[in-house]
Amino acid sequence: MGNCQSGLTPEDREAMAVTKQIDVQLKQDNEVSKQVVKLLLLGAGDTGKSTILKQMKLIHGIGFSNDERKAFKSAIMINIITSAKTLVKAMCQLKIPFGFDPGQIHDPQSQADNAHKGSCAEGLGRELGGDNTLGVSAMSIMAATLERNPVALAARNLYRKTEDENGKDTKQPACAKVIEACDVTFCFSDDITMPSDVYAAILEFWQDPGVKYCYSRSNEFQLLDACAYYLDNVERIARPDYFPTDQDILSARILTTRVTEINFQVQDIPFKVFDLGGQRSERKKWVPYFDDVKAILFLVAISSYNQVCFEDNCTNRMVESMTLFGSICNHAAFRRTAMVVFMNKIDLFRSKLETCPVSLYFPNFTGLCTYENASDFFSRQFVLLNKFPDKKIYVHYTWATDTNQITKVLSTRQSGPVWAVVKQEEKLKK
Ligand SMILES: Nc1nc2c(ncn2[C@@H]2O[C@H](COP(=O)(O)OP(=O)(O)OP(=O)(O)O)[C@@H](O)[C@H]2O)c(=O)[nH]1
Ligand SMILES: [Mg+2]
Repeated sequence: MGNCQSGLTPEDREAMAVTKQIDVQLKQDNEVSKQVVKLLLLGAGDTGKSTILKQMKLIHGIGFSNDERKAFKSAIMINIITSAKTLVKAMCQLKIPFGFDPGQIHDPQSQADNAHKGSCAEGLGRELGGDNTLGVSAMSIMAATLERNPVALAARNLYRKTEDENGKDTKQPACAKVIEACDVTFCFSDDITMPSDVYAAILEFWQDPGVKYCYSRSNEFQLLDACAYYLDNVERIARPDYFPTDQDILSARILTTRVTEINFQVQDIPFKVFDLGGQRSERKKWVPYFDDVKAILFLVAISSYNQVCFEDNCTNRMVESMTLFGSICNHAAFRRTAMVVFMNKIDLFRSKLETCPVSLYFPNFTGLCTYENASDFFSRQFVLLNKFPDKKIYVHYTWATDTNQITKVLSTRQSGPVWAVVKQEEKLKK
């Protein structure tokens, strides 16, 4: 060896010194990258993963560039038009007449009795026959609503009086027709301003009591959660000089199809966060990201207990989340990974509980349907899925579009992913 070394030219010696230096650097980089917390945002589609990533960008000073805000402007316009069009269609599918005001139905039971009740479940299937925009379970949710809700039956009875032979409301106002005919290409133009007739139509449409009632039954069809926020703010958003605020951006629904990565530091701990698409077709892209994961932030939309999946219009969204969590939590690659569950959309959950009892969808929930009981019930269902006895699941109740609440959960050392990672590291050292 020594002989070999002595036979080296000065260039060889220099090359060896450089190689050694690179090795040292690589080793150091490796040490640093071991300390970086790689965190994956996982969960089913529409549960709020990208919203949490947006909050992380806001909270850790990354924010949004002007180009990003412009891209969100386009997405927000599409969200508004899509929401309005969905509601126009749902008025027809659920058979709710325009102008219908549930508060004006004095004796809903007798109104309902006048409707031929027998037609509910099977009749509904017949009426919807051939319309595959509604799946079997979406239909059964509709049928169940009609069975137990005399107001829904009364609306349907009134609608029948305004129907033509094609089953369409003959009293459909002009604003609904403008929305139906609206072409979304303006959302992709350079100046992206909502046409004035569309704006006026949406404003009038959203004030209709029948439309508001239809919105209250949005678990029976696929509607964006941001619908009410955007339609309430349409006057501001339709102005020619409109530029999206942080809150507008947090409310935007853009289905994730490309992985996004951000880096930031919380109290000396460097984080590298990946946001992955949660819809079924996107989940095949997850596996390549499974190496060296220190923490998983698993998002569940707790408000989705009475909704079906967008992908098949059939599977209950909460059941879908549980199945997915079971496979992630018990995956061999995540044996030692800190696991944090965000039970998200608590704002929507709270208001839903007032009208939609959990036991209708989860008969094994038998307690009083309060926020505390119901949220505790769902958390337990998730924690019980964990098959690793030495692994703790950290559960938080979140409202991802509320920056104050998320700041508290994400930035406090004694909570959120930071806490879970610290505790997991302590356990591994033992
Ligand atoms: N009201 C309310 N809306 C929320 C909350 N969290 C998310 N949203 C909204 O729910 C919609 C879906 O959120 P995303 O963050 O895009 O969902 P995602 O999990 O990234 O969905 P995929 O990309 O399809 O996997 C958006 O319109 C959000 O603004 C919440 O806590 N409350
Ligand atoms: Mg997303």
